[in-house]
Amino acid sequence: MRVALVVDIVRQEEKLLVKALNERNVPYDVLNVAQEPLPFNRALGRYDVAIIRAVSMYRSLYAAAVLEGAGVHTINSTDVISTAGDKILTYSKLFKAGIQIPESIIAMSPDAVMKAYEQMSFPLIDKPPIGSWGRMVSLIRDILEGKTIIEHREMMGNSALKVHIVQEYVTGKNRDIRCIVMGNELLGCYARNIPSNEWRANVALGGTPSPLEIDQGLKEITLKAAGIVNGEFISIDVLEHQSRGYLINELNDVPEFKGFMLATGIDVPSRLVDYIVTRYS
Ligand SMILES: Nc1ncnc2c1ncn2[C@@H]1O[C@H](COP(=O)(O)OP(=O)(O)OP(=O)(O)O)[C@@H](O)[C@H]1O
Repeated sequence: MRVALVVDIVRQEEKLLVKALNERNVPYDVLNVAQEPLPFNRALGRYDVAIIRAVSMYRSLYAAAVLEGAGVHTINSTDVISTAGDKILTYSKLFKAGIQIPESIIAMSPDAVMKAYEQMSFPLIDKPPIGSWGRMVSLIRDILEGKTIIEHREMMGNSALKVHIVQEYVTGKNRDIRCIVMGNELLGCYARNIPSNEWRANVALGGTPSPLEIDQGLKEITLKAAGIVNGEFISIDVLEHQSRGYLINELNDVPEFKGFMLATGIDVPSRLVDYIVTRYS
């Protein structure tokens, strides 16, 4: 078998994937789409599997599309990336399937956002449908802060960033939970604890990873959420609501796993390469 590892930058995680491929003697090529063009060419069919790891959602999406065109199995697929890469499209599928999400109102103009703020009481969260690492995810305490956010978002060049997900502020245990599902298996979960000078748990913003015991409810909701979008290797961001319990905040189709490995001790790249070899060679 031959594997393509699609990247746009090589982070620690991609280095660990390369190491795991080498250790198992799996032939592979690193395709850096930030440097090399991708032709629609049947020759790409020499790869059995492509692991899609570009940080940019659009690079991941389009690289997967070109490779799928040549008959390559991509992890994840274009379908998964296009859904998980957009929080509104993700919520649509989860909500339809009866999976709990934070209460959310979608608003697509400044007037509509003002109405959405009125309908959702303060403090509330406002975030765009695309983005990562907590960027532009805003905690809004009153209408004045809300007006500032609306103004700033109207200045954005990308139309998707002018769309607002107005959402209930889910507070509970000062943490969020991140889980990884591989195939039909829940690989593990860990907690990301919110630092004292933040309200978000992103590791990039100072959130600290710690181990977490997985109960039946967490296992069920994460496997169900991954199954709904057909995620093959996907990370799931879970919030804990004081009365409603676990809510799915979002799905990530290019899972980061540094913090996960630190907190759980699970060797994600080795498990992924084993999974690919067992399933696709
Ligand atoms: N409705 C909410 N209630 C409480 N906290 C929230 C809510 N939405 C987001 N957060 C906090 O903000 C963080 C970033 O939000 P979110 O995961 O939606 O954005 P992101 O930019 O896609 O982040 P990531 O790169 O971690 O996937 C979450 O991990 C969580 O700690």
